[in-house]
Amino acid sequence: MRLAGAIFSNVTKMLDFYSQFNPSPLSIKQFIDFGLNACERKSYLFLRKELPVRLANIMKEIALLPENLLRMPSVGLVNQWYERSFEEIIQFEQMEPEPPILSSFCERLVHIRNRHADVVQTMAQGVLELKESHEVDPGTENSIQYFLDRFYMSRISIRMLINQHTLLFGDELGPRQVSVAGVGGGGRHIGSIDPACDVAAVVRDAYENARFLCDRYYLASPELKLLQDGVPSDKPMPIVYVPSHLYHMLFELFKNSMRAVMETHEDAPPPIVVNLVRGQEDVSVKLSDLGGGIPRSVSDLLFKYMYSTAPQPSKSDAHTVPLAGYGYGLPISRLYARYFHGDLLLMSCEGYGTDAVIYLKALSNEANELLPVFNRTSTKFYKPVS
Ligand SMILES: O=C(O)CCCOc1c(F)cc(-c2c(C(=O)NCc3ccc(C(=O)O)cc3)noc2-c2cc(Cl)c(O)cc2O)cc1F
Repeated sequence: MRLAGAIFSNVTKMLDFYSQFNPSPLSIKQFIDFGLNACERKSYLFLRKELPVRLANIMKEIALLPENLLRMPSVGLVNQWYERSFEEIIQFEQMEPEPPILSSFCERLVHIRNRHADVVQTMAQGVLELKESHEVDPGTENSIQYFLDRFYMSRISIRMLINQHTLLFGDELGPRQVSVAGVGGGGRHIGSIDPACDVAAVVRDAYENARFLCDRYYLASPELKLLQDGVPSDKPMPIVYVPSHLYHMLFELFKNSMRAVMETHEDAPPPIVVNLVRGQEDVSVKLSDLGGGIPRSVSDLLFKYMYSTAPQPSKSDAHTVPLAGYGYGLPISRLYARYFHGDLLLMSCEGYGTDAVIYLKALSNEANELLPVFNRTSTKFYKPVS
């Protein structure tokens, strides 16, 4: 067999091997407990198996995509990135965790993370190529929605594992932290997790950045009213969470609320009210605006990848934010919320305004990763019932 053929068949064999294992979900508590006395050797031994398992599980689903989509150039490119990264990680299967191997593993993870930086927009480009070249029937649209939710959730989880390892053990951030002290933010982070992430502070941060864009485009912006349990409050609300995930969700929701409010109020825009509540199980973050709301038929569409895939506006008029969003901001924000068993819901009253709620798990031992598993059920979803 020619070398290329041999390599191909070997990767296929390895894909079959690793895809038979289910991914192992970790909770935020497990990430924290491991990070408090982090051992690079243990992390290496876990990741050199878990990363190929997670990659193989989603690569098997890519192979099941509707032919039309799979043949799109951009989808082929993403697939190649996954195959390359999978091959690069399984090289470590036989390597003992000696210091030079640990360092090259870390470097390889950084290299892989960079290779996959543009996966979201490249996949969106693939969906666009499909929309522009084929009639997409509802069944195909459902398969694409089902796949992309799982594909992006898988990607969030793989980047979480890579970020934890490279932040805890990589030398990206200057000399390694001898103590447990994390990086930035008062030196207490465990990798990308802040054990005392102040929800109120992240709300303010996301609001100020969205407001900057709003002021630039509308020359005005709604005020923020921040409540806790329904009454104005400046108190912190600490939770154990990944600040960058929470920021991503809030920034997206603030942009949407500001757009709705400014499009429906020439002057004196009403404030956006944010109410934080910590319950026994859930921490709820509700954004309420008086932006006129949307009909239910439209709010469903906002989570559809096919609907929100439109040609990228030219960079010159990048300020024009079309209603038919071209970003995947909302569906991916909902995935970030669901990733640790939370959720993101839209409740709009057409003609009045919109409430958007982010639910987070109040207890870190209940904040488990929600991971897609490749199995007969998922296969059935793709193959039309014969
Ligand atoms: O992905 C992106 O980049 C942005 C993608 C997203 O872009 C949107 C956007 F920011 C804001 C709205 C919008 C409108 C609106 O626009 N109402 C006027 C109209 C009423 C009816 C219809 C209709 O029947 O078609 C259309 C618009 N009203 O409330 C919201 C609204 C939406 C969300 Cl998700 C939110 O968290 C808060 C909100 O206040 C719709 C968007 F779609």
